[in-house]
Order: sequence, then C-alpha cells, then structure tokens
Amino acid sequence: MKKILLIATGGTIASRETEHGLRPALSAGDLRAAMGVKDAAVETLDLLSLDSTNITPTHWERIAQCVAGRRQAHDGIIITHGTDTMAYTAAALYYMLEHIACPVVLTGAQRPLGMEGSDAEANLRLAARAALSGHSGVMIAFGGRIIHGNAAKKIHSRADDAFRSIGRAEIDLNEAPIPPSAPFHLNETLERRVAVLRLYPGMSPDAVTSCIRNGCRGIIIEGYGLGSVPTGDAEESFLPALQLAYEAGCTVVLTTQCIDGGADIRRYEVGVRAAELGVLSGGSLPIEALYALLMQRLAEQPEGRPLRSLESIAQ
Ligand SMILES: NC(=O)C[C@H](N)C(=O)O
Repeated sequence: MKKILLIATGGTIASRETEHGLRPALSAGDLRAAMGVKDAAVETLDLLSLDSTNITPTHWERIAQCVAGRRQAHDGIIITHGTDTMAYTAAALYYMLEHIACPVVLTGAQRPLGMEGSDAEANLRLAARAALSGHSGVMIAFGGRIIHGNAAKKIHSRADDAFRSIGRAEIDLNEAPIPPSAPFHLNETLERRVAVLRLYPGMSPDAVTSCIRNGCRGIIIEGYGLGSVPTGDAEESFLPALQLAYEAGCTVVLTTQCIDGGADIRRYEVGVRAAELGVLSGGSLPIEALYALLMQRLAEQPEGRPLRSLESIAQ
C-alpha cells in the first residue's frame, strides 16, 4: 500500500472562528478524513499551527528538514499551509529540497474545512492525487491547478481559484512523470540579509543605500516593465546607489512589478545602465521564487562577493 505523510502548519484550512477572527485550530488528524484517500495509508504530523502571515524563513528550514528526514518512507508528502505566504514557502522548499524524488504538495483553502461552501475538501483531494501521482518535486495543488513550487503566485485574496503559474506551464498529472536528474540534496540554510524594494515614482534611492548600510547582502528591486530604475534623466538617479551596492559586495537583482512576462533588463537604457553596474535580471521568476532563490544562493556565496549570475536557476 502507498503511503502519504500529511504535515499540518495551520492556515485558513485548519482555522476556526474566535472572538478575534479566524485562527488555526484543527490538527493534521482532523484534516486527514477530508482527503478521501482509501487506497493509501496516511500518516499525520502537526508541525506548526500558524496563520501563514506568521511564517518565517526559520519555519521554512524546519519544514525542509522534516521533509528531508521523512521523504524515503513515503510516496508523497502533503503540507497544509495558509494561502497568504504559500507561494513563498513553496519556492523556498523548491530550492532547499533540490532534486527530491517524491511529490511534496502544498495545499490550503480560502475558507475553513467544514464551513459551508469551503474549498478545503476539493483542495485536499487534489493534493492527495498529486501526492500519489509518481511525479516529483515541490508543487502547489489549489483550485484545480497543480503549479511548480518556483512559479506560484497568489493573485486573488478571496476566490477559490487563487493561484496562477507564472512563466512556467502548470503540471499535468496525466503526463508521464519526469524523474529528478540528480541525487537529492538538502540546502539547509538561507541567507536572511536580503531585502525586497518595490519601486514607485518619486522613490528616493536612499532606500537602497540604507539597505546596504544595514548590512544587506542581497537586494531585489521590483522595477517597472521589463525591469528598470530611474537613471540620469530622472530627478534622482538610482545608479550611484547601485554602484555603492556593488562595491559593498551586495547582489542587486532587478525584476518587474508586472505579474506576467518576466524581466529583461537588457532592452531599455533604464535597465541596461543598471546591468552595466553588475545588477542581475530577475528573468521569468515571480518575486516569491526570486526572493527564495537569492536567499539560497547567497547562503553558499562567500561574504563580500556579489553573485555574477542567477542563470544556474534557469528552468
Ligand atoms: N486562506 C488563507 O489561508 C489565509 C490565511 N490568512 C493564511 O494565510 O494563513
């Protein structure tokens, strides 16, 4: 008989109403029955009971270690999780659990299990299908979609169909699984000194310099369009701050605020000038995955040396 491990971490799926609003209350055992799995054994584990707003990189490391330690005893692993930061956790696990051979499936719900019209059951059933599919790698099962762990974005705050796959096709469970191309490796730690800045018209480049002064080793700037920052034609250019970052050994990645289409900073002068100062392009990754990837890559990079490329992550 096949075996699934169900790890609960909290989220709306496991929440109940309190006088201060929804709060996680259900255990993995409470969620198990709703999966409707009859042809596999489901083991449960209560790892966390948090609204995903309160999940941090320290929790990602705990989840990754837990999955790494148990992966060989199970055909698939399901992680129930709040939807608000699920895309970040999925991306972190995607880069930490490199070449994992079993499916690691994150799921959750927009309304608690047991509430009328809840999407919890349908998502748990979809997650169970993915966990028993023979596919490998970290993925999100939600609203009828299966999305690679480094491509997910929550695009709706209320609707059942809340996630989209960005820059990468969704997973089709009916297609033949592709086994991992290399042996499993756990990337155990993540660099915390990474900041994400969202550009807006009139923003001061002091936002970048203060990150450098605070010891950041990586800065992601969510610029406009294909990835751009104000240059010499603007009231205040970002280029001196980017030069300062490079000299301080800080890796700067320039990406886009657009949801789809990705960044290509070599097209317009407002991106090229940044690239000339060592700034890297965010490519097709959504910000959630870019953040996790930069944290993982910088954990391996010697202090004081900016990364020269993010190409190794091309899908
Ligand atoms: N739908 C949800 O799960 C939202 C919840 N606030 C969470 O992310 O934990």
